[in-house]
Amino acid sequence: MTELQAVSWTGDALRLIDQTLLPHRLEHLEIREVDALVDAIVRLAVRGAPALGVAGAYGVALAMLQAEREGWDRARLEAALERIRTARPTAVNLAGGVDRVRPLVDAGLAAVLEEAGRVLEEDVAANRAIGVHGAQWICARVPRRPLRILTHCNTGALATAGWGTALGVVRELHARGLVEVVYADETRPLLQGSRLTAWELAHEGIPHYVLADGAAAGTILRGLVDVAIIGADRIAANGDTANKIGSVGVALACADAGVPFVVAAPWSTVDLATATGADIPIESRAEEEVLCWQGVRVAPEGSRGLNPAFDVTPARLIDALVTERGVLEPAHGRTPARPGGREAL
Ligand SMILES: CSC[C@H]1O[C@H](OP(=O)(O)O)[C@H](O)[C@@H]1O
Repeated sequence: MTELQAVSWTGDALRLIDQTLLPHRLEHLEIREVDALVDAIVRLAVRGAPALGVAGAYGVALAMLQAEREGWDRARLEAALERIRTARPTAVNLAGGVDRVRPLVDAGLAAVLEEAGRVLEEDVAANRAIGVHGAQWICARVPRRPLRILTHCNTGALATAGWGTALGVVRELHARGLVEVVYADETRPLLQGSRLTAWELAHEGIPHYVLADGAAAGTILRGLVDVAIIGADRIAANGDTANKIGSVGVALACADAGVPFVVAAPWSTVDLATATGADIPIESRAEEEVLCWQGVRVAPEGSRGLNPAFDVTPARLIDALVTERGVLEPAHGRTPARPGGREAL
């Protein structure tokens, strides 16, 4: 499969794959205005922590061009940047991408674009390294060959600048001929798994099943899974990890079954300023996403919808945190903030 580019810069616009249309339609958005970028982020046309980081970085250039076209003063430009960085609260990469590039505004557009390009290139390189580190850790810890892997949500090229994080590890293992099957949780309510991960796996020729989120624990406890690997949206200093809703259920089943539970994410998703998972802001989304199906209400009138977009897996349930710098083992006390953890990476 030609490498997907979820986010790219055309010279004067942000080019996004509109992920709400996949898997049936592959179409792109060309975005030149802050309102349209915020809308694309909120409705998950662009999504995935690293991809959001790249979108946030190039969003600074987009806002600068709009400010020039429309004669904004600096205060209006700064307010626009704040709207981009806060469009979704949980993935630390979004704000991180804006904050990394924002200080270059006074240096001009070329400097902003150069730094945003580095954000993109660094993420692709990080994902490739994550793939290698993750494959090596799994091969050293899991004796069975080939491997049966469960994953949750979408962590592939669509969620990043390219290759993928958890799905990048799967691709690396597949390239080595070590994957028997991938179990891809559908990931309700927005179905990133059945729509996006399945689409990427199919294009890569990787055998897979889509399963209901509620089937993950039973599949693990039945002994059908050798390792579970997921991505992350924010990793706290103690290793607690926020990821798509449903992740902690997978981790609990893995702990009970003695199946390794692996988190794969670039270091840009580690937030040492957030001490523990209790401090991670969890996005709450519209209740209609759980009450309706394809715009038609399923639950009876009067029912309310509870729709947190993420949950937090405590470090004690995480066997390996794979970044481009190497592998930490939070369940064994090796976390991003521990001196040993930092030295280890
Ligand atoms: C490679 S990180 C992808 C990460 O982001 C997803 O959330 P969303 O689809 O809401 O952007 C999910 O948590 C994935 O693990």
